[in-house]
Amino acid sequence: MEESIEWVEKYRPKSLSDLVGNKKSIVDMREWAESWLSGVPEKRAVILHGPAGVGKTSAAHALAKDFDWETIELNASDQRTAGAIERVAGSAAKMSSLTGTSTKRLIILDEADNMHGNADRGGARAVGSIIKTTDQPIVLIANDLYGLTPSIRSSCIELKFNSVQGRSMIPALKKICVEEKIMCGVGVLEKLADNAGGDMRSAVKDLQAVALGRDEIYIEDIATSERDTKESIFKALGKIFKSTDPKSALQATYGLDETPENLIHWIDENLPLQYGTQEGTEEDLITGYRHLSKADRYLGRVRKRQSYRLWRYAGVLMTCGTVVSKSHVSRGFTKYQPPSFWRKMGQLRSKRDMRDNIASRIGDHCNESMRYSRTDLAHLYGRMLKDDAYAVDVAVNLDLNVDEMVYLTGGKKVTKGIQKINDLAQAQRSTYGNDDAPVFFEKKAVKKVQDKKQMDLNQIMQSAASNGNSKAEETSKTVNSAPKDDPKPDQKPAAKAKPQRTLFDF
Ligand SMILES: Nc1ncnc2c1ncn2[C@@H]1O[C@H](COP(=O)(O)OP(=O)(O)OP(=O)(O)O)[C@@H](O)[C@H]1O
Repeated sequence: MEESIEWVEKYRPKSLSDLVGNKKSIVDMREWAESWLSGVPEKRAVILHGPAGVGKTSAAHALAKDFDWETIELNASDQRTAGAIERVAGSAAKMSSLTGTSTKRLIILDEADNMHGNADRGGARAVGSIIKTTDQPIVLIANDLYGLTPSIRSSCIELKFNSVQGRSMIPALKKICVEEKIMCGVGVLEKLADNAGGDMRSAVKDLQAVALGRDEIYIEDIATSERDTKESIFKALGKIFKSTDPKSALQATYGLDETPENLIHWIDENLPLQYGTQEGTEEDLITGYRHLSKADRYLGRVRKRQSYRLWRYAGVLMTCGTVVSKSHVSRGFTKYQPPSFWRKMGQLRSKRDMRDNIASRIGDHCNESMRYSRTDLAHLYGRMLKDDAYAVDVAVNLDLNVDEMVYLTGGKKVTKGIQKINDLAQAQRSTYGNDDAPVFFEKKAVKKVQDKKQMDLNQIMQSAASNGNSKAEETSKTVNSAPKDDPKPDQKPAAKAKPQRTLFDF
């Protein structure tokens, strides 16, 4: 029974001091946690980011244990819609602890870089606002830091977890062997650490696999179990692009955790890198893509007929076809890239989600359809956002965050101006509260009438009527700039007063 327990769980670090590697990030993380002991720190959340299996999740839980904090974890398998996050993390972030003591509650959000798409719609936004208001510490865990929105990143401390060095893994692996009463031959642990490529989880898993049913392990045992370990996609790509043996390339893909639907994107991305350089010929590239297009046809049939048996033909065409397309073998190192198509799709999807999200809020605000808001109104709001007179009102009424303001104004990154609007909007929200925000333009319109510096629509129309056929727009400007009928002599000269703009100035 004992054998069935996963060693990665059994030997998960219980304290920050049990973690190997990444000393600097662990010290910084502990310092951040200590800053919570004397109140709410400026940065209420940290992002632990880095490759898989290096101890990010373990560090978050170990921190909670070291500080005797409760934990609440939301991982990607949970439905991370805005509502769910606010329900779970939002209330956790505000409530006192379960036990009623003043113990903190550490909110752990795993795979935080994976919050776009339908399931997580609005999730990133909810996380952004919880981070700003929480009075409980939050740890976000991500493989790809750039999968998080700039506004989330700017409100967190970023702590990078690097791959664990082989020599740092060895003492931890040795400790496990002692606990499990396993005798290791010379070089066994070094080889396991080396094979893991910086991934401590893999090292522990490989050790368990090789030690299964034995109490002694030797270097030869690793060579056999190594064959059983999963091929990484990069090793498989190396076999496809650099070997001349179609069978071994095909076998390398069997151990992958990728479907042919994904594998074809990997090959498509890297084919020009390998065959399109000066080492390959144009002919190699053309033949390679010819085989890929045939493979793609089979994938289309799989989708259409839901006949997954056809995957094998697609797999053979894309791997063996690529192998046989090369006219000579390139020996140099090639840095393979993940499919840029996925990144673009992810960016497009999150942009589309943001666009629709904003359009629906504009629609609510104007009582218009989402479609009309998206096509005809969004750009007007964008223009108002660029105007100091309206920017804060727009941001408050549409409840915009900095990323949405960047999108609406057509910018590329968060500028100082947008940051300022955001700060003023935040201040206004905290004054009025979320449900009690001032009605759009109402405050300004009333103020303007009181100041007699601006005419409302009726006045403009009346004035236009009395002046014959002159344009209402011109009238508005004339009246704004020359308050001749101002009766108060002690008032400052009208010329010095900055004329306020109306909607008609656009
Ligand atoms: N730095 C480390 N020190 C000791 N053990 C580690 C370390 N990193 C990983 N492990 C082992 O690997 C297992 C998985 O680690 P963990 O889940 O913390 O990795 P992760 O970085 O969060 O990975 P992922 O990004 O895939 O979630 C742990 O239970 C532990 O057994």
